[in-house]
Amino acid sequence: MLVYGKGQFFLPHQDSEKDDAMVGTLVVSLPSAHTGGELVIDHAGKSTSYRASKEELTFVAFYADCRHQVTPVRSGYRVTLTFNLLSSTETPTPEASPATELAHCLTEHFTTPVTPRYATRDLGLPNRLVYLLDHEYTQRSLNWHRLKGADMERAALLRAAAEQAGCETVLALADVKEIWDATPWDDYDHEDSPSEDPDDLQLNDLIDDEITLGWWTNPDGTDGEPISLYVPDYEACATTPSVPLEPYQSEYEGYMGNYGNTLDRWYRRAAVVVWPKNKAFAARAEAAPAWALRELRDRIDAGDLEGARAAAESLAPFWTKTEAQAGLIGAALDVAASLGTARTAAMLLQPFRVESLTREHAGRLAAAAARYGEAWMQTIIEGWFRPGRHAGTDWYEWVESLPGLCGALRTTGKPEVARPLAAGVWRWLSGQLRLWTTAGRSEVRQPQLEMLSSPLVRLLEAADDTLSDEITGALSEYGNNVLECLMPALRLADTRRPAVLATIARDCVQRLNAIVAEPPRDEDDWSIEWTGCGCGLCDTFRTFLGSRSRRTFEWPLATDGRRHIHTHIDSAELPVRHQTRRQGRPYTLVLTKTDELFTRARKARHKAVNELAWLTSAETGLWN
Ligand SMILES: O=C(O)CCC(=O)C(=O)O
Ligand SMILES: [Fe+2]
Repeated sequence: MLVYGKGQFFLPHQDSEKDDAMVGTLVVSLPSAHTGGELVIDHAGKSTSYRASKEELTFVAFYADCRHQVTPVRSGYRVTLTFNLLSSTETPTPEASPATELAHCLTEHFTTPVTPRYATRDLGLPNRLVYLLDHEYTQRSLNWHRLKGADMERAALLRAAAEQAGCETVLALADVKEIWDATPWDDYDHEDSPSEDPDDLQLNDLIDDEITLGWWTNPDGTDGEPISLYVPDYEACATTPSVPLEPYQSEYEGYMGNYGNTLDRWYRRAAVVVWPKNKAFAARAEAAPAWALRELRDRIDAGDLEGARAAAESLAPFWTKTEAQAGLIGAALDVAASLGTARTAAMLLQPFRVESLTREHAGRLAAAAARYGEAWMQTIIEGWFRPGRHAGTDWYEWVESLPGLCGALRTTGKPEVARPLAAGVWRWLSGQLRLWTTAGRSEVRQPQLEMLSSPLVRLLEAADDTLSDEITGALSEYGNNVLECLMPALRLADTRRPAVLATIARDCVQRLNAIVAEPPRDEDDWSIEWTGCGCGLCDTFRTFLGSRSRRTFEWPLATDGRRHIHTHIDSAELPVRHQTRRQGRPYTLVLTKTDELFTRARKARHKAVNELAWLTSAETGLWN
């Protein structure tokens, strides 16, 4: 290492060749602020000066026959490392074939852990390499022998290299989306009407890109299958970037708030996909889970249980991260039951959802439960009830099918498997009942509770005696609003009628009798029962509501307080009119109890009488 301080220099000289093999010198200047101190190299009557940088390394190499010098440093320090450059004496080997070189690159790719751009943690070794080709192909035209233009030679080379490197290759169809930061070229000329034509845009920076594979051929080059695979950028490469290619779709978003002008572009490109042979199963399985399950089945059937177990185990890193296709649950149950390793079987089944189960799966559920035990099955099924996802028609339709599914499980001799299914539905249903029976506004509450009536009937049809008892017991604990679910449920259950509905009918009769038996409200009784949130305002309000005689209340109250009271009146649907008299400070909230108080009580009573009549007449015919 040489450190040149102020005034120091190196006179012109030629480096002595200390070694026969020495052919030149490499000078590496370390980052250091200085002035002066230029390295001047002469060759063939020409003189070239090199300045070092204060921010980065600088490299200068020259042949041993070049005279060179370092001019005096005027300020700061110049710091260099010098190296002798030796040439190996071996006779140059003929250049390795391009395929061999490429094979080395592939091996390096597959043995170098991935460090993603914005993460500090290694992601392990890459599973594949996706090399994008330049032309577009259809599923039918995608064939090693029919590639177009430069694609043909490149793909053949990569395929040969992959073969040498112990890798498998397939051809795939890729969808590439790029998001560009873009500005109209003619911004200045037409400031009023900037062009929206994607062709007139200047592309500045590539903000993001996304590659997904949607189809690939079989490794033997025949046929192919639809797949779905997201390709991270550390597994993708191309000779030609997408920009000069023709996008099949473009969308320009003009300036929107935080986002600049962005241009989205979509391209269809073919790709060669390469993976090491020893990772072939996982590499294909991630993109094509249906294939993976078929392959596991085949290996098991061929007697290679150990192989199938190892292959299934290799799915673990990604299998549980994605939402599995509903249609695969049967095949997964089937393979899981045959594997014989409880942990791997559980991993295979984890990504599914309970809604994917139909009565056709009863036999396989029973087989899996027989193999690994009920506790194992129960854990699996509970995992299939993903919280927060039970909404929408799919879910309600599935609950409708619950009696069929549970019935089929009983027929297979595994009624225990039906239990966690029905119990899971009850967990959901009881949560819904708790939520909606305490909702104040009837126009929100009533339809919601009515919607739960059919699931309730189905659940009771599906439940065993223990669960039925639990359900009827819990139902009797809810407030009278639960009638809005129970009565429609009883009406639904005219043909298929689990015996337990008789218990529910009796509970309803009791509730309705109590409502009817309540003495009608005295004509001068204006009291309204209500509990607020416990704040001071709510206390004042409750006192007014609870009074038998007070009908109106003039309440000077600032905006926030008025809003608070409004909210309570609306959400509990109180029969109270509220007006704000905009005089003085604060304004006055004028509250008036309305006749609704009486009509509502009459209506509720009337309804109870009718329902009771229906129920008691039905009771003789239907419930006894
Ligand atoms: O410091 C330099 O840039 C050159 C040093 C040099 O010429 C030498 O070490 O022979
Ligand atoms: Fe030198």
